[in-house]
Amino acid sequence: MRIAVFAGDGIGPEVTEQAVRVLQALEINGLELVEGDVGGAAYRKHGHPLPAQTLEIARSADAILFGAVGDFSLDHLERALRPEQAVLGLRKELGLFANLRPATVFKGLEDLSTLRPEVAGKIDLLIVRELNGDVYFGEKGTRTLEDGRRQGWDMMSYAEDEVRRIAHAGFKAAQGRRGKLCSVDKANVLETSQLWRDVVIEVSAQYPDVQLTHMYVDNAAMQLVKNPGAFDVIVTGNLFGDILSDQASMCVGSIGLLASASLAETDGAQGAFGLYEPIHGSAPDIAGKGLANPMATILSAAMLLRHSCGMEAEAARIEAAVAAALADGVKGGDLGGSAGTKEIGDAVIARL
Ligand SMILES: NC(=O)C1=CN([C@@H]2O[C@H](COP(=O)(O)OP(=O)(O)OC[C@H]3O[C@@H](n4cnc5c(N)ncnc54)[C@H](O)[C@@H]3O)[C@@H](O)[C@H]2O)C=CC1
Ligand SMILES: CC(C)CC(=O)C(=O)O
Ligand SMILES: [Mg+2]
Repeated sequence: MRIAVFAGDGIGPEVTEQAVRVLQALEINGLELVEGDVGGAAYRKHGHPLPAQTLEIARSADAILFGAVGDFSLDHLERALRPEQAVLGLRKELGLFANLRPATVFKGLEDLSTLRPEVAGKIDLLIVRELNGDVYFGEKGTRTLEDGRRQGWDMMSYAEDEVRRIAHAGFKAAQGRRGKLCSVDKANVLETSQLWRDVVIEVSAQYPDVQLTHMYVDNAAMQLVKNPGAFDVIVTGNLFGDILSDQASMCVGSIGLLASASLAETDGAQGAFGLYEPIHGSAPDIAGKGLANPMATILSAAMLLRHSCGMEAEAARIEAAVAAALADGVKGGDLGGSAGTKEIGDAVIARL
């Protein structure tokens, strides 16, 4: 297995280092790690956030472990050269349309959630976020109107085949869980969302064993705080999924805990190519200080072993070690504790 490791910017290298140490501690035979430059770091070195040689490494790998990209000091660059284009480009170029973002509360963290412990304790949900379309990839621009006002626009759109494939991913995920799928949209206002809803309903005919509901995104944001235990699988578009998953992270205690898998196929086949990354960004406010919680990246490495390597036992070992470290009170500043990035990595490795 050839794993590409793209650490990126800010806390990206710090958290990725710990996830790599965890992978190495498992002593898996034939696991080869190949590093590549992405984001602001790549722009500074090669003049592009996703250089051709990095894309080449990605294409030749069986899976990608990704840290984070983003560097506010490069915000003046034209959009195509900004660090974030590395992750957007990899998702698009590699056809990684299905982003799985599980949010489950760890035992002992119920009182660290922004929710009441009895509410937080019930959270066990999966956000299935579409990753190749929506307003992120539509035509965009800025212009000056005749009256001198500047205007910016970003085109939101989904084609029916794009909705169909993510709907299938959502239904299949629900079949493997509690059999409930909530499709989140804004069909009361957006044409894109009405098409989304129509297609999800059409696809639902093939999954009579899954209970399908629909919810507007504003209500979903509210229900995620009021009654998150009612959700099993949420399927939604790129923008809504981005926002709701950051929100879900605080419902289980911290953004430093949420892992993700981005897949090009979701038929449940093991050994599928994928990109695995924490849901957070480069966190410039704490970068370089050894304060970042690496658990989200370590848990992403577990998802990598599960989905791309078919190593369920090793994935479960990592998840159990993270859970044990948390149960033993190993907490970073994001969880009100004082453990540093390496200390958390050490604690997980000690419990593998
Ligand atoms: N996939 C990616 O590479 C992503 C990149 N970004 C980029 O990251 C940069 C920073 O964006 P922000 O909006 O500040 O979001 P962010 O997720 O980087 O940080 C938000 C807040 O959460 C904290 N935080 C994040 N991860 C943490 C961790 N592991 N441990 C402890 N605290 C953590 C940060 O310190 C900050 O206060 C931007 O350039 C943005 O575009 C943002 C999200 C995803
Ligand atoms: C560059 C952004 C679209 C990344 C992000 O916020 C995410 O995927 O959660
Ligand atoms: Mg995000």
